[in-house]
Amino acid sequence: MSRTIAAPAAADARATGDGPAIEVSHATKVFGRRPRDVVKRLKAGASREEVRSLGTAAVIDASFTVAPGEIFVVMGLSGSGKSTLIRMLNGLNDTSDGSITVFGTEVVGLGAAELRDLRRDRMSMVFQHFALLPHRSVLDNVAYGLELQGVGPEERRERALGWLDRVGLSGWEDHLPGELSGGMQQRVGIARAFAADTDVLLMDEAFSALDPLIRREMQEQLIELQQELNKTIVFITHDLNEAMFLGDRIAVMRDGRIVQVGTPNDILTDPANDYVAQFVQDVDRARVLTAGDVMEPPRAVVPASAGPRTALRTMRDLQTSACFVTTGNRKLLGVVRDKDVLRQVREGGTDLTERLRPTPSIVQRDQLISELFELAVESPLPVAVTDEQDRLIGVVPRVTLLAALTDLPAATTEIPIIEPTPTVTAAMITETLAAETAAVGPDAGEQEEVR
Ligand SMILES: Nc1ncnc2c1ncn2[C@@H]1O[C@H](COP(=O)(O)OP(=O)(O)OP(=O)(O)O)[C@@H](O)[C@H]1O
Repeated sequence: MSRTIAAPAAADARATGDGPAIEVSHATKVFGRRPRDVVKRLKAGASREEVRSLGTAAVIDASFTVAPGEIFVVMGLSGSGKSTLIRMLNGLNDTSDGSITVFGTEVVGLGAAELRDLRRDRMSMVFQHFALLPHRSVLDNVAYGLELQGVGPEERRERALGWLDRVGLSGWEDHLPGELSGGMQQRVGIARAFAADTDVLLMDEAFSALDPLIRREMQEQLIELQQELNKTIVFITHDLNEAMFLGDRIAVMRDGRIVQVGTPNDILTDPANDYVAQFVQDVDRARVLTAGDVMEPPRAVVPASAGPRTALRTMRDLQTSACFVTTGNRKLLGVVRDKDVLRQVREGGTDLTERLRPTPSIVQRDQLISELFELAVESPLPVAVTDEQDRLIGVVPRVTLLAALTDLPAATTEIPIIEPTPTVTAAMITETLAAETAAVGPDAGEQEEVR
């Protein structure tokens, strides 16, 4: 899944400069009567437990940045401090120590009015239990943020209707939220947040109250919207599969501290400690790893200029029935089959491209491996991975796909690539090459290879 769609002009104009959208630096939040004392004790090395009698250190010394247009996921078990952290970003919780900036503006220490402005104009929030206004229509709920921003009634209505349409709720505008299912209510919440058109969206367990099918649908819809709108999103979840699916990067929290920040692949393949490693054990790897993560160097590949004899030798030596054919600079042209090339050599043909067939399955490096299974099953050759210039950069054999899913320990990951089995025997190829060699004279190295 690629998220490289350009930011729309409006978001571009507001995202100031190249700096981070959000920068959190050594931020700590203590609930209780003596937060300053607790901060001092924590800085001196006290643990969360040791200061418990003075207050609850919900977030301790958190530091990270979120880039404009990024989906940054904060995940951790219940009580690890996720909600507190996200609420510190928009000032719903004050910050006891440290700094938080949003597009360069310091949030810590802002007054109530300034915080209201921040929440209205720069950061919308989507809550787990929807937080819709029960006595207002669906339309008015979606338009609420715009109303606060002073947008006129006509434009409000138009924009809200547009958003309801985007989230599949056209026709529901005059209903009250209570008449909608949970999934539909959360769509209203999302439409409301997007309609407010703020640079940043904060989503606190936004899909956790939904049943699994609807939840999956909403995750996919969020990615779709994000590709188009390029918002900066901070998403809280305790579900690692959700984190892995949505996050460009993930921060893992434990007992108030951030224990690792990394891409889903970093977290999966290089967990910072046993705690993170335990989390990732149950991850649905097919929805996280991409073709680029698991691909292997292509072996059965010849440049077209090498000709049919080399192609035949390659297939014989690798004991495979097909090989990829590329240009000199590795642009993938197609595949050739052993029996076709054998016939071509016997007929004295020299242009390999005459026997080319289309490559059965080609994917890009960022394709999720969950999307490769069908291709791998249908194709006799490993799935080809190409770059933007159509160059062959790797292959994904079926065994590699299976190994990636089961997360075999390092000692057993040395898996032989199983190529499609030959349809003509090695002896037939050797014989053909030898016969042709006798007729046309040996080419370089040929004698050595004919055994
Ligand atoms: N208003 C509050 N007053 C006192 N303690 C609080 C308050 N809000 C949160 N806490 C405490 O702070 C810690 C972190 O809670 P927080 O809700 O941020 O965790 P969480 O990871 O979001 O958990 P969950 O997934 O259950 O919401 C917990 O120990 C919690 O009891």
